[in-house]
Amino acid sequence: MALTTVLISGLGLIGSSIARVMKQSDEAPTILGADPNDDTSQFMVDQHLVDERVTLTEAAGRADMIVLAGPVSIIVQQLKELANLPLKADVLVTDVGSTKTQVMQAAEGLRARHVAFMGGHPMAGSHQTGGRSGRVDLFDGATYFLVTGWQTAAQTAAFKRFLAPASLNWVTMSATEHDALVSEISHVPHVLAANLVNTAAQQLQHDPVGLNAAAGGFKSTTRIAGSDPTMWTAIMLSNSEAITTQLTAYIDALQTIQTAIQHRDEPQIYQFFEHAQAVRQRLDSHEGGNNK
Ligand SMILES: NC(=O)C1=CN([C@@H]2O[C@H](COP(=O)(O)OP(=O)(O)OC[C@H]3O[C@@H](n4cnc5c(N)ncnc54)[C@H](O)[C@@H]3O)[C@@H](O)[C@H]2O)C=CC1
Ligand SMILES: O=C(O)C(=O)Cc1ccc(O)cc1
Repeated sequence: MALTTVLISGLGLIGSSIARVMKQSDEAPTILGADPNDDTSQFMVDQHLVDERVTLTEAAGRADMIVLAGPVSIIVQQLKELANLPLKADVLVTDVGSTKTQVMQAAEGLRARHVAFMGGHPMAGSHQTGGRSGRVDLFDGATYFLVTGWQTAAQTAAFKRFLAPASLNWVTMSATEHDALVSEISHVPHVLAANLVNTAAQQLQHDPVGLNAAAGGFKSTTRIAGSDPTMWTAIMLSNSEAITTQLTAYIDALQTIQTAIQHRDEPQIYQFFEHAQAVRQRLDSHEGGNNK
């Protein structure tokens, strides 16, 4: 049966971009949008990206697909709430949260009711927030992680068709593998970027020139430190174990390079930068997504 009605809860950067892409798809669905933010909601309706503003509680039963796109802590709450709401028998519930173990656990109540759930996470975004910042090309060519739940193959295919205009690279893995991987490539880098800003700001607090003299390197290394603290606090709390383990490895590695610099160990210092340069150059040939 064709899926025609998608409810998106959370119309911020990611939820609004999903709406934009779905509206470009061949089977453009009717989109019901739920978000407590009046400005974002009105903007989405005015732009005809959302057909009707609703609340999740009232409208969940009308949807063929429900995409949860609020902060991870809200997604977890809403999965529990959905398990007690009247829903269509063949609805697919999915999410876009940056962590998956806690989300998959919270979805167990839906499994008990035979309501399909599939975890999801687009690996593209920005430090900006809100529906006005969303873009139709935000995800172009990016990786989109899927964590298989108890959805049917037809439901997965329907979700992929709705997002087809973004030409995504779909990658399926377990929640544990996902959380360990994104901790390494997203969550720990975020902590390091924020720490660079905080440390530099503190050490330069009495310097009249200080941070304002920073060149492009400092700015590009720390761009993500300008992200929303609510979203990142929720991510840290829901992936605390993997992030803690990996931070220990980073602290050890920092101590190793600190010792090499302190002892003026030229070969080791050179090798440190040479290795990073080679890895970083290979990454440039794999660009996907429109992170800005
Ligand atoms: N920002 C990024 O680059 C990426 C974020 N994500 C994940 O996507 C999710 C959304 O992030 P963004 O769109 O960036 O955040 P955002 O801050 O732009 O949007 C979040 C939206 O959720 C709404 N919201 C808050 N409580 C709600 C509730 N009870 N019901 C419905 N909506 C509610 C807010 O009003 C806001 O409009 C998060 O789980 C995040 O971890 C995933 C990939 C990339
Ligand atoms: O802004 C950037 O470059 C990002 O890396 C955005 C981002 C933030 C959170 C995610 O879970 C995935 C991507």
